[in-house]
Amino acid sequence: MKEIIIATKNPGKAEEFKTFFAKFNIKAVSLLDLSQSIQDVEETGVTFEENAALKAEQIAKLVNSPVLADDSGLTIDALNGRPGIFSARYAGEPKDDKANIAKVLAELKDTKETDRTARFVCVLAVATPDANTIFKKGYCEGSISVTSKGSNGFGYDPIFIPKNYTRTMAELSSDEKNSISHRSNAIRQLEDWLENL
Ligand SMILES: O=c1[nH]c(=O)c2ncn([C@@H]3O[C@H](COP(=O)(O)OP(=O)(O)OP(=O)(O)O)[C@@H](O)[C@H]3O)c2[nH]1
Ligand SMILES: [Mg+2]
Repeated sequence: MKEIIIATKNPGKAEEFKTFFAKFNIKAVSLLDLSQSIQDVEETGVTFEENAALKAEQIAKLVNSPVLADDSGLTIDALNGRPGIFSARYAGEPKDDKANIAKVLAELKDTKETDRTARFVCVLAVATPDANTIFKKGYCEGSISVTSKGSNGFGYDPIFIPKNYTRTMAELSSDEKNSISHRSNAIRQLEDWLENL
């Protein structure tokens, strides 16, 4: 079976990539699966693209094979696009999904339902030892709920209601999330590349 390394230490993302890539008969190996411990890549970029490239290219150099990285986040219109590239650590170190959710809900407490529009963004970067890095970007439109609901998924899923849904992303099954998510929209654009891996 073909393999690709995913430059992530996020178990929620890793699980989603394993499910997507199984459909292409490709084994997705995350940094959590490797026996060697890999230092965190510093995400010093100012865009999703820059951070995705940093992760993919630094890990590709280490392993000398194609590496895919995902830099993603939530952009909320009423917060001028925050948390954006700072989504993972919005409430500070160490990374804490519950604290991030509490911070967002507190910041939106006076924002009415129609003004709570938001979208998830996912930028994928594929770095190969002998070619330029390629990028694909996917979105998922929606809005921020008033309370946190559901236990599937990760991150901000319990407060994100996808457009045309009444449930939060964390109340959807993983198949439902994977059919509409920002990550799946970006991965679909990689299909040709995956078929030739
Ligand atoms: O509810 C969510 N459903 C999703 O599908 C999703 N995708 C991204 N996010 C948020 O954005 C951060 C990414 O930041 P990020 O790209 O730097 O990843 P990370 O630091 O978690 O892991 P790594 O891949 O860098 O190792 C994550 O931690 C989450 O807070 C999501 N939240
Ligand atoms: Mg990160």
